[in-house]
Amino acid sequence: MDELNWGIAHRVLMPAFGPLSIAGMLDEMHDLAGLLAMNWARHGSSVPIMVADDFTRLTVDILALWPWATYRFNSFYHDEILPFIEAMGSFLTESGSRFRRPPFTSIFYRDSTHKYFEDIDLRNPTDRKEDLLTAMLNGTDPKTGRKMTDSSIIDNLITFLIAGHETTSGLLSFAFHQLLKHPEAYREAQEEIDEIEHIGQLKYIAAVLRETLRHSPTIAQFSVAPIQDEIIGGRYKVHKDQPIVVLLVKWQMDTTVYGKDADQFMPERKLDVNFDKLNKEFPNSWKPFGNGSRACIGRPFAWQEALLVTAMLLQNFNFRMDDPNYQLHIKQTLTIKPKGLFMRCSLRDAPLSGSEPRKDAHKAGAPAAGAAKKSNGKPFSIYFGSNSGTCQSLAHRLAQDAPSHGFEAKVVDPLDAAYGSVTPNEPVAIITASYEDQPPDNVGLFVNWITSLKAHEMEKMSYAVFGCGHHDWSETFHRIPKLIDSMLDEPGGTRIAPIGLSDAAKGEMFTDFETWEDEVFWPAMSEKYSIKQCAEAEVVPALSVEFSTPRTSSLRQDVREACVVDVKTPSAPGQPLKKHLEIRLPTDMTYRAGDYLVVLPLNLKQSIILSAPIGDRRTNLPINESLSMDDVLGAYVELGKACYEEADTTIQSILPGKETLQNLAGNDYVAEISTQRSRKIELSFGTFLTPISSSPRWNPSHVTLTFSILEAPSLSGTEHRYISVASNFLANLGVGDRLHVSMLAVPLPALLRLPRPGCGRAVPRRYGPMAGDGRRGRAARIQPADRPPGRGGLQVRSASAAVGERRALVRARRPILHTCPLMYRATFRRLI
Ligand code: HEM
Ligand SMILES: Cc1cc2nc3c(=O)[nH]c(=O)nc-3n(C[C@H](O)[C@H](O)[C@H](O)COP(=O)(O)O)c2cc1C
Repeated sequence: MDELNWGIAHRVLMPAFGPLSIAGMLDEMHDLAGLLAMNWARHGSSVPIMVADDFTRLTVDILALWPWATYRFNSFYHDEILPFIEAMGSFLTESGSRFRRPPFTSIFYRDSTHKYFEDIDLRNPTDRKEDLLTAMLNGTDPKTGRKMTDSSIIDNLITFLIAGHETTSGLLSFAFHQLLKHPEAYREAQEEIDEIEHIGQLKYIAAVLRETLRHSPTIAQFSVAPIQDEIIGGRYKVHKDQPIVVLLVKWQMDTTVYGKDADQFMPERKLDVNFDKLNKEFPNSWKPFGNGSRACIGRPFAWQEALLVTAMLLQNFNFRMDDPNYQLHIKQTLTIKPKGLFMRCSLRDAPLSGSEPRKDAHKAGAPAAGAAKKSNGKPFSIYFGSNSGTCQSLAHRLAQDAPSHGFEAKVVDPLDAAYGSVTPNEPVAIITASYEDQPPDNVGLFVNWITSLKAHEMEKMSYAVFGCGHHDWSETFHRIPKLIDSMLDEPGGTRIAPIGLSDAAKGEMFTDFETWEDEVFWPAMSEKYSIKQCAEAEVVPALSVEFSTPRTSSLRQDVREACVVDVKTPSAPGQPLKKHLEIRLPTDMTYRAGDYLVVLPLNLKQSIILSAPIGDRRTNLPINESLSMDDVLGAYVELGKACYEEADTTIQSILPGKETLQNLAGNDYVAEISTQRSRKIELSFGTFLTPISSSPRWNPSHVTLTFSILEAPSLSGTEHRYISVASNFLANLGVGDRLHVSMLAVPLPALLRLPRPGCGRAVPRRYGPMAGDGRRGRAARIQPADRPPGRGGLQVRSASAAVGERRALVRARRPILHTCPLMYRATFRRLI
């Protein structure tokens, strides 16, 4: 933009960026930030937040609320980023590329050029009546008395929209990344919000934002030009008007200004006094908003917005990194943003600011969406600290075992989710590792918090700790679990049970954990809370199933199920076919002469909604969604096996006994137990849906399956019909038929735990009556299909032979992963 037009535009726009105008926008900014907070609160801690995307939605919405504008983007009412914003994103990238391309090469970039102009066309989204554009059209420059030209208006509008949202959303995204990586700074920032009353008092958060902009200036470079020939620093000659690019990322990391630790994130150096001092000593050392008269006109707007949003979010939520191992990657358009950064949030105690206190307000670490709805046991919380997954998996194991001890895990969350508040009077189990003397990545905040607690502050907390470590780190062996165990004791916490510890070097972590669970933790919990442990036979269903009738609820017609009780064919042979049906109506439906009976031609498929106890990983079926029964049984559930761990108990009760089972386990690791045709097994539909699978390894590329068709008298007609459909599918397979199968790698040693002499338990309860050779095994999952199996698929041999045999397969409860963390991790990821 030339100097004259820039000057006119600058002066026309200036009043809108004055302090009064910006302050007047505080309420609207607050409302919109409230929408974002509501949105995050609604999704809860189970849904990862796409940090940069959500902040972009917010900053776009805020920008569009400029006092002159009447248009609301309402980005949070759309799942996808709005086309306008997407267009702006690709426009930005293309602008950057066009700038870098050599002149006269646009012919080679026709597609990009076409898209570039299409994106520009999208810039003015709807029928605004009075907005920023109108103001630019009518505004007059007080100095020259001139109006802005059309091309200047277009340039400014685009600059304004781009400069006004990308930058601030980038700043917010980087700031949250820094806070999550620096627990002390996070705590300090959150404490400040809890203490102050007005946004102007947010000194520390302001320092966080300044230091963020030093590390990650969202406009990473700008250019300046000398107004006369110059020699810079006594060494570099530059001519008048020669553009010089200021690379802010380097510029702001100058060690002469910031010292040897210039690359460290230290908000303290940007606290008001230090910041002023720095600006006096090195006036150009911090330039994220540009330079001179061309510097950012929107700085006060951005500053108010960023302060407000950061404060509101930290006030209402606890945050943690979705992937504690996330390494910062940059996405660059004209601005920079963190790429692939996800975080999770849970509401803090306080009601959402700007909203009424909610009756169902979650506490920190409240149950994730998808958690089991029913609560039968005494609630308790499980937190883990884990970088490579072992402690996380132990935490889920504990949750899974809880119901059979009369407890129910409300949450299974990283320990940082408990930062700042632990639900009083409810037991807490903590399972954590140590890394180089430090807490795992998702524990830093918590440890930092408890170090600051004073006497009696934890009086209402009861806890137990289990620690994983490795004796190679001899100096710091189990340091973090031990530290947490003793530190919670100091401010008055009650230790429910002595700490349990395991050494990864010995490779017995799951066994150590189970021993601690069975012999220390659960007995102590039962005693403290006077809760009786469930009898052996009382098993917890893997899934509960609710049958739903979507058509009844979605049609405004009372659709019910009637039954055909008689069919007659009154037509004589050779005449057109006639049918006479007698239909029995549902009991509370009556028919009078003249009534009109609506018959819907197709029976809609039965639907079900599955829910699972929290932390229970025995199923990978979609939870808490209405699913068509056909989809579930035809496309999601493995066929061939209808019983799993809960059914083990039932099967064992009708079989000769453990000893025989172990004998049967014999040389192969799959125990096949013949049941008689007449045996009936009580089996819930939820149990049926929990998959098992098995594959004797007689040949690496083939597998034989022996399966049973279980008769389950406890099931309703519909359930039974579906089970039969599922089972019969496999039963009716013939040579040449095709199946959908997939492979799940399971670490075999995990499956094959046999009772070891002198281990204290006759049969380790997890591993069931299996035998094996300790090599790696695979489990096949089989689903109906009309396509040939892909590479690595399984071939089913002589399945029909199995029909008459009616056998049940009994396998280990589920893959137990007690091998090295790395192997575990690879496997675990594939299993869930
Ligand atoms: C953290 C947030 C922001 C940062 C880091 C930032 C940074 C910058 C920088 C470095 C420039 C100068 C570019 C150059 O010299 O080439 C600039 C210019 C500009 N910014 Fe910002 N900006 C931010 C937020 C905003 C906001 C919220 C608005 C509008 C509401 C805005 C509107 C503008 C405009 C219109 C210009 C051009 C100014 C002119 O040429 O007179 N910026 N910004
Ligand atoms: C880089 C590294 C550092 C470790 N530092 C320690 C340590 O200081 N003290 C300790 O007891 N164990 C240490 N360990 C062992 C881990 O704590 C142990 O493997 C633990 O089971 C990991 O749990 P996780 O899989 O839940 O993260 C370290 C392991 C690694 C890979």
